[in-house]
Amino acid sequence: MSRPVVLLGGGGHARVLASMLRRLEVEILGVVDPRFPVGSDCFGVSVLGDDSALCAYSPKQVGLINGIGSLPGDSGVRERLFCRYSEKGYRFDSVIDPQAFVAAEAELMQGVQVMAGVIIQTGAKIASNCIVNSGAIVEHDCRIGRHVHIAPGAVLSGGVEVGDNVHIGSGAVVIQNIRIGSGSIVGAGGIVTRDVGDGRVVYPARSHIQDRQQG
Ligand SMILES: CC(=O)SCCNC(=O)CCNC(=O)[C@H](O)C(C)(C)COP(=O)(O)OP(=O)(O)OC[C@H]1O[C@@H](n2cnc3c(N)ncnc32)[C@H](O)[C@@H]1OP(=O)(O)O
Repeated sequence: MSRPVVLLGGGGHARVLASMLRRLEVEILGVVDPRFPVGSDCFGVSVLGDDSALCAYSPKQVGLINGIGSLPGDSGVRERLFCRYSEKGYRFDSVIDPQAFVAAEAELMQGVQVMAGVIIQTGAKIASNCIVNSGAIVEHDCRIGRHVHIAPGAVLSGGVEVGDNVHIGSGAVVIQNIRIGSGSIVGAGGIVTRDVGDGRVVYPARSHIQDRQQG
């Protein structure tokens, strides 16, 4: 990544990325986020303005970092921005935290974000615009579709296939060779032992909370 980058979004996910980019010694030209005044400070990075501010930079001058997070049921801004700016010729850089392990034989497509503590094993293929969040494990030969969020601490065992636009919740565990269909959600803490079709939600068992005195 020799050219500077512009960070899209100024929320929590962008903040983690900014911290990582600093450790990678990547120059951040600024943050694009319509919610903040031009020139204001966003976690130590100057706000350039709304999307129109990006027009000042050609796709050759800057790389883009998608700082929009992704949660089940959100409005899909992360995917829309990725598609809109890719069509205009901009490139979304992939970023790998220095504290992550990515096997040399794993394949990461454009704009994949690998956060601290992640392990991605040999033969894994991760399509564009995915987030592999802090401490997640993607085992050997997994196939992950586009715009997928593997949330913190989730574990995908060997040979798991995940469709596009899937959310794997924090701490979820998917056993080996399972297929998870496009648009599905695996709830935080879920354990998946059977294939999941398209557009399904896996609800894990609820925790039971009671007063300590009731023992
Ligand atoms: C860096 C970051 O922070 S990245 C963000 C990481 N966050 C995640 O991965 C969160 C993933 N999301 C979830 O797990 C969600 O709770 C979902 C998608 C499974 C369910 O969302 P919704 O359909 O909106 O469920 P809702 O919040 O209305 O809860 C419905 C019921 O399911 C229960 N429930 C919801 N999620 C879970 C869960 N993960 N495990 C067990 N029970 C759950 C709720 O307690 C509630 O129970 P109740 O009816 O007895 O009150």
